[in-house]
Amino acid sequence: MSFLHTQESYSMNLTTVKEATTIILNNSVNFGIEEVDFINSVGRVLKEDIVADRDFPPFNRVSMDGIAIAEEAFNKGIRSFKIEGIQAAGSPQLTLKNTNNCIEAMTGAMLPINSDVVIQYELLEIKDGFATVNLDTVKSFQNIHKKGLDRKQNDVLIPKNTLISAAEIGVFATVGKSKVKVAKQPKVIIVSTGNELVEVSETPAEYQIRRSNVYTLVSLLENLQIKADTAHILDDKKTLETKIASFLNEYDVLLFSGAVSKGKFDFIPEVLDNLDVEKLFHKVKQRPGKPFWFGKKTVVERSRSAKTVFAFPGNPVSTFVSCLKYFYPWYNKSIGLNFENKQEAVLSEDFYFKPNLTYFLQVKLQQENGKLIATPIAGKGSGDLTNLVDSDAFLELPDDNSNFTKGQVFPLLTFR
Ligand SMILES: Nc1nc2c(c(=O)[nH]1)N[C@H]1C(S)=C(S)[C@@H](COP(=O)(O)OP(=O)(O)OC[C@H]3O[C@@H](n4cnc5c(N)ncnc54)[C@H](O)[C@@H]3O)O[C@H]1N2
Ligand code: MOO
Ligand SMILES: [Mg+2]
Repeated sequence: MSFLHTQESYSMNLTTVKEATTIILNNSVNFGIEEVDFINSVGRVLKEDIVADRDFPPFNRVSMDGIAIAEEAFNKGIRSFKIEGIQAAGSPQLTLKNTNNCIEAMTGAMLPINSDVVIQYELLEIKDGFATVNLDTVKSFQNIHKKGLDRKQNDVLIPKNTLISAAEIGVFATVGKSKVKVAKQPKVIIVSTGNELVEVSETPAEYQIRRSNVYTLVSLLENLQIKADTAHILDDKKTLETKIASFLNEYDVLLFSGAVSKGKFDFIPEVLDNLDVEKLFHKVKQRPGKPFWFGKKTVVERSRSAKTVFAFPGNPVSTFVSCLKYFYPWYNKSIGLNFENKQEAVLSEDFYFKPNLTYFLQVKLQQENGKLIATPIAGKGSGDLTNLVDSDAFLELPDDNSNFTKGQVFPLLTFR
């Protein structure tokens, strides 16, 4: 019997990208809710409905500087109105005592009682205490933003599970929400492994390189407002076991980079198994990132939920794309954001990729006639991290085809 596997039979054992995604999304974790100052909530997910504390606008609001009159007086033929007073923004509401007269009224002010039309200064002549207009008609409530026109008191202005942007901050402020409930962030640690890795500030020996993946991951998580801790562990099984055991106690999520493939020092799957972390899959039908390992440890004690482990392959592009493809949606689902990546782009040239794997093709993006065009960026494989600098995104080419043609549209994972 031959022990050589063909490409076909080998890729049969792999979890497909679709299956991997489903498993990951089915294992999202609720991290609970916390309250933060509204001004620090951009990028977080809202966990309460924000309701209108009053009507919007809260009163009939003048929207042009001018005079407030009674429409009835105008319709009677009056064109010259005696000025009774001035209604400023920020002052209590005045009353038009004689409805044949007018009150000067400023933008943002309450509309005076007994008036229902505002005529702007540009259409008036003011002389000797009278405002004179030369108009044939006026419309009821012209230049008045009516009370409750935008929203009514107790209307839901922002539903829960909304991703907070500057637009929401203005609404929190206007309804007086100085604190808001948001999805709590998981405690995350990003761990690199490998004897070949040295710190950024160090000068590597000939056989070493600097530790870069951890910092890429830190930045990718900062995009999600997650502040992750980091650690490095040498390729020693005992040390790995001790340290990872303590990380499993302390953190909700562990992200690894490296040591998940077939090497003599790729200890991560074995160590995780020894620590009772359940493997949900290992090896995905994709390139880069094939040796990706994903699992969880269910915690029974108290109210604590499962610990989730993403062990990304060590090659820098593998780690990068796997974080975008798997960690991002898992996290969005966990915090209750119903976010589906619907971004797509058009392939700018024919592309050939033989293996039976989903291929995450590095591309440069460009807008053309309202369409996003993706041009392949040739690289030297998943170890070539310098190449990412020339790219904007990955185009996801499905595993059931090898010939991809110019003009075809594919899903996109952007990072800029
Ligand atoms: N016999 C086989 N060998 C390999 C296979 C395979 O299927 N059979 N798969 C290859 C693929 S694909 C990948 S991807 C890598 C994955 O390797 P590991 O996850 O085991 O990662 P390491 O062996 O630790 O390192 C791989 C590579 O990446 C560099 N690395 C690791 N961590 C970092 C970091 N934090 N910053 C920068 N660079 C890092 C490391 O130095 C290695 O060069 O396995 C293939 N082999
Ligand atoms: O999956 Mo590996 O990432 O091809 O190099
Ligand atoms: Mg390895």
